[in-house]
Amino acid sequence: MSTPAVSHAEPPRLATVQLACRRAGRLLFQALDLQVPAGQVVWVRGRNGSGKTSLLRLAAGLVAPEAGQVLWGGVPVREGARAGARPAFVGHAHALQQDFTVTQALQFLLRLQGGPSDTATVHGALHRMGLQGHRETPVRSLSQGQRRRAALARLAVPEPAPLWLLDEPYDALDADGIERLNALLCDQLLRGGSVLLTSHQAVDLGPMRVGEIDLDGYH
Ligand SMILES: Nc1ncnc2c1ncn2[C@@H]1O[C@H](COP(=O)(O)OP(=O)(O)OP(=O)(O)O)[C@@H](O)[C@H]1O
Repeated sequence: MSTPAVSHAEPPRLATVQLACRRAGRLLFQALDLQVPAGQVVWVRGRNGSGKTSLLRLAAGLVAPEAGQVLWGGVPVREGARAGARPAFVGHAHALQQDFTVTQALQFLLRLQGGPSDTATVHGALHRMGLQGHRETPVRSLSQGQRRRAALARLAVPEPAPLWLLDEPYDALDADGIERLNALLCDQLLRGGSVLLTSHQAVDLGPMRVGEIDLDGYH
């Protein structure tokens, strides 16, 4: 097992405290205490409808919890957002503009993210995801797996966000795409970054330890 050099004195990048989520009148999970420290990936598992996507949206500060709290680096999400500490959130429905080319769509997302979005950065990220032959392809003409790669390319930049929230990132990826995503995840861990991700398949990062939480245990 490889353990990145991180300070354990710092608060976890992401924590939930007694978190509860209700959707359409149904309590999906409750009393969820979760921590994602620097240099760790945590895999959220659970049956269909258990609330994995809902948990990621709560963790991203996109919706309010039924009860409990979400903390980014030890501070409540609203405070963290004001201080500019937004995580990178790659939702299941990717946020790529259909009418843009792949280069334009990624550039747009990187600008929103607030990091570098110059052409060299964009082309480098697309190359990392194996999309160098699709720079000028309109997003609407991509296959599902290619769209997934393009959505994930926003993480393949020199200084990505320290916290990634990824909803079903393996969805539609072939073996090569899975390998490229796993390489991104390993790089993130080695630089002391943190990841919370959902997946219906086991997450295997070789010697890197992957934490796990099963939402089915929090009804
Ligand atoms: N916008 C919404 N309005 C009402 N109910 C919703 C909404 N979004 C999700 N739900 C409900 O919340 C429950 C959990 O959905 P969620 O997408 O979080 O589950 P999941 O664990 O990610 O599922 P899957 O494994 O199928 O992707 C489901 O019963 C779903 O119908």
